[in-house]
Amino acid sequence: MVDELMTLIERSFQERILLVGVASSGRERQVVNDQLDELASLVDTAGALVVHREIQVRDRPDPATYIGKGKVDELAALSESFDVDTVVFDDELTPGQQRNLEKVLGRTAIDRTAVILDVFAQNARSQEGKAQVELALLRYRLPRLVGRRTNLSQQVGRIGTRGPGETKLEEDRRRIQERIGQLRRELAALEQQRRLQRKSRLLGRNAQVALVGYTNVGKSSLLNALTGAGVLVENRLFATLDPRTRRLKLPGGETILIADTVGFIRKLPHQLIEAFRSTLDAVAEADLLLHVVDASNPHALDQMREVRATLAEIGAGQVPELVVLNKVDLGDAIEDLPAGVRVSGATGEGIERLLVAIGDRLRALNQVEVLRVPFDRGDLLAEIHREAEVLAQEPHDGFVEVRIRADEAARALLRRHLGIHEPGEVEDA
Ligand SMILES: Nc1nc2c(ncn2[C@@H]2O[C@H](COP(=O)(O)OP(=O)(O)OP(=O)(O)O)[C@@H](O)[C@H]2O)c(=O)[nH]1
Ligand SMILES: [Mg+2]
Repeated sequence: MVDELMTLIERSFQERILLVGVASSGRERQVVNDQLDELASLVDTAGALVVHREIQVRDRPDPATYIGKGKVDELAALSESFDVDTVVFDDELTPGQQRNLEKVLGRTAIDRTAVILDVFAQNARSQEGKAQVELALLRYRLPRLVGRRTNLSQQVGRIGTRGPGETKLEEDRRRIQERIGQLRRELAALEQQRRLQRKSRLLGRNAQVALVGYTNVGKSSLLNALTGAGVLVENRLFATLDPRTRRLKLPGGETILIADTVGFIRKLPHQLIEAFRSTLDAVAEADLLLHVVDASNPHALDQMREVRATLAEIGAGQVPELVVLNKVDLGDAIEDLPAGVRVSGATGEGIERLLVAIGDRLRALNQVEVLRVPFDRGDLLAEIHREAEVLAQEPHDGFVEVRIRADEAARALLRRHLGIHEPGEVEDA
């Protein structure tokens, strides 16, 4: 696709950036200031330079300009004196707010979503990662096409393909919509492939474990420490956009599949969540999540909350979770960290313990149990086949003995339906 559409922050020179946040009360100012720190690191990752930041205290956003009219004028003056190229707002701007702001400010106004999309666009490497990011970007672009100063068809270099009676804007919209359709088809085909691969893995019955967590907490480092995978580790946000899955042998002898994932962040743009759906589905289908937390980060608890909110949004809220407190070599930043396995991906401390803990959790999740189903309960037998993996089935006098493997929730459900109150004969999977 056209570079101009894939880039929201200029790379040909270092853009000078003014950050703007809104606090709903004076008390909230510090929280917003911390959020601007994170926005600043996103802008830095995008290669631009933050020259100033402003926080307005205001109980609700102005529908026309997001911040108050007087404040916009003030920002325009500040932008002049700091020689600012782009003003970045910490919250999502509507297309209308963005246009109004740009008019008064006389320069580009973008939001946090745009910066995240931009960073993703720069980091995507694989075919699927690139297609996902492009789709997210175009969806963000489409409602904001009006009033763009640049001429898309000149960029594309295909002037003259405009349909009869079609305006410039209509033509741009049509092209983007066509491209969106094409990308969706491409991604659907890739997803189909992925699903087949996943199915064959499931048939192999290796447990699936996914590393999840806030961006930059050390997920990829842990994948390396656990498996010696040698995947990309960088002290930057969203280093991983093309997650890898590795095979790993646990101390108990069982083999599992462990997957790295894209890092989460506060206000992860919904366009990205949609576009990365197929990648994130693997998280929702995992048997166990390793929720990696940067124990040295003073905002670790907020980050955990954001991660859990995003997990719920992608349908992974119910997947069992093992908390992994990483970067313990740097010391704990706060006292009230939750319980978890303490490790360091950097020094290797605690990695053996983590391997043991993963095995323990998986065994607790997936146990083999023997159930006795009366002959006249064919409905229950069918349910057992739906809910659990049936290892063996043997008819006896008046009942069928079924050996199943399932997680605790499924086994409890089946016991309830069978009118059994105590777990039957249970053994490790
Ligand atoms: N001191 C210390 N640094 C670590 C540890 N684990 C990771 N890091 C550093 O933290 C930074 C981020 O590590 P990554 O493994 O890339 O983090 P990630 O969670 O995969 O990040 P994204 O893919 O960008 O979301 C790198 O600079 C790592 O070297 C650790 O245990 N201790
Ligand atoms: Mg990573």
